[in-house]
Amino acid sequence: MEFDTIAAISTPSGEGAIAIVRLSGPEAVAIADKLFRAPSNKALASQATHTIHYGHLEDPATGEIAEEVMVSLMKAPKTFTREDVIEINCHGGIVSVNRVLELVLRGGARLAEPGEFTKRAFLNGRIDLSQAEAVMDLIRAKTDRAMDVALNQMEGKLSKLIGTLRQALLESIAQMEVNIDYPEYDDVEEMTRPIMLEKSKWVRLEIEKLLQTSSQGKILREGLSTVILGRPNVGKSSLLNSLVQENKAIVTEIAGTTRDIIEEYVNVRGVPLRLVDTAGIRETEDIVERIGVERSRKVLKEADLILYVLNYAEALTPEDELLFETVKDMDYIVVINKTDLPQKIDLEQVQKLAGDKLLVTTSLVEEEGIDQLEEAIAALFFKGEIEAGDMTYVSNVRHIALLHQAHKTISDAIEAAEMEVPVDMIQIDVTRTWELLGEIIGDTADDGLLNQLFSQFCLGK
Ligand SMILES: Nc1nc2c(c(=O)[nH]1)N(C=O)[C@@H](CNc1ccc(C(=O)N[C@@H](CCC(=O)O)C(=O)O)cc1)CN2
Ligand SMILES: Nc1nc2c(ncn2[C@@H]2O[C@H](COP(=O)(O)OP(=O)(O)OP(=O)(O)O)[C@@H](O)[C@H]2O)c(=O)[nH]1
Ligand SMILES: [K+]
Repeated sequence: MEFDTIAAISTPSGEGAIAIVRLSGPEAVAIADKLFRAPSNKALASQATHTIHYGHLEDPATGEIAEEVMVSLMKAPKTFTREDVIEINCHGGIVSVNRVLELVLRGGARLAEPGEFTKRAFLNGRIDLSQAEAVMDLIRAKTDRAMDVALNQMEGKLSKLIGTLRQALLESIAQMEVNIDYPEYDDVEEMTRPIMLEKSKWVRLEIEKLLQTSSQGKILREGLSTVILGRPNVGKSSLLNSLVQENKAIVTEIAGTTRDIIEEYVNVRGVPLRLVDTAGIRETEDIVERIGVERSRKVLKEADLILYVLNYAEALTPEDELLFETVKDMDYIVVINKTDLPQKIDLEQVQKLAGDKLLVTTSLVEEEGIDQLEEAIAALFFKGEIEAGDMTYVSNVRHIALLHQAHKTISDAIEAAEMEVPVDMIQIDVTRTWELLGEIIGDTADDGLLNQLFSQFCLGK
């Protein structure tokens, strides 16, 4: 495929030591040569691929030196996009990097859309869609483990597995094809069903295994949305502060949503906790009123984890009991705080209300119990399995939705085969499964989907 030449700033906006303007496309080298002067006066076009060159950029309009740069020259096809790629390494000031971008745009490049470099890597066949999506996940990863999951997917582990499953389905489709073409041979039909059933059941099992990793994968990718709940003065803010102090917090701003959300992540033993709107919930003093507020209730309902804080030095109140009622169907851990003070709480009563949920006691002023709490959080969601660094996790909601659909269609096919439904009917479901799995890797994806996916990328990626 032949495209125009795109350019963008590929480093974060703001001041840095160095910034990179990247170009990709058939004119990338020619555009760079219009601007670039090396001490040797040699044109980049005459240089070997994958070399870097010191020199200056000159503004062709004025002939004046605009920047001191290092230019990386990477000629197609062994590049990130499989096209000619030029990277101009300039001084990291805002004015400097924008001046370089302006020069290359005046030189004939077009400003890239978000994700367009990665999109080209996809369209030019270097990576498939799930690998491209992993590139984005990599940027957004909040913990080492989330990063490993994304890297693993970017290297193509998921793609390879999906490819194997589709191959099995294809073989089964081919066998059914023979059957449909030669309906007069009963022995073909006798062979077809067992082959189809065996392969389909194996595919279904593999889909199930993948789906089993999805809740963990999703947590790694998106963080565990966590709400700290409890009556006034029990120590919610103190708990939040302890978690943030012990684990470096990452604050991200998600632009482009209806309102810009600020999220705070803390990395608890590899589990990214996304502390959701806790400020909002902490704002109102009257707890009953607080739960009554529609928004707070929604935040609560959408939480993956509730840290429910009680005061060790006070007897349970009706409010506390009401809160137990509110969270009863959710994943929560009871944090009984202020154990440095004399006990007034009835622990047996608490355990009765909490059922099989875990109780952890803390004294946040004395910094006690936080370790146990963190262990409880990690155990609750990962049950020790998360160490497996090279496991293939499905973490992307789009992939999960497609796997659920594929599970349904392959189950329909299996059921139909067992009920001796005519083969051409079964083939429709098997083929649909093959298509659905293909959408994960972008084999059967339409333009609208592609545009939507890549538009979520960062500029310059
Ligand atoms: N300066 C710079 N650093 C960067 C990137 C970049 O684009 N520029 N990357 C951007 O994300 C990442 C590196 N990712 C890359 C992935 C593939 C290829 C690439 O050229 N692949 C070719 C050739 C591989 C080979 O030489 O064997 C290929 O797969 O065909 C380059 C970078 C991180 N660091
Ligand atoms: N003795 C003792 N005091 C604590 C402990 N944890 C928190 N406190 C104190 O309890 C008070 C309330 O703590 P916060 O963390 O503000 O409680 P909160 O639940 O956020 O309070 P609201 O914002 O009013 O809902 C503060 O004076 C804390 O210093 C503890 O483990 N032991
Ligand atoms: K407070």
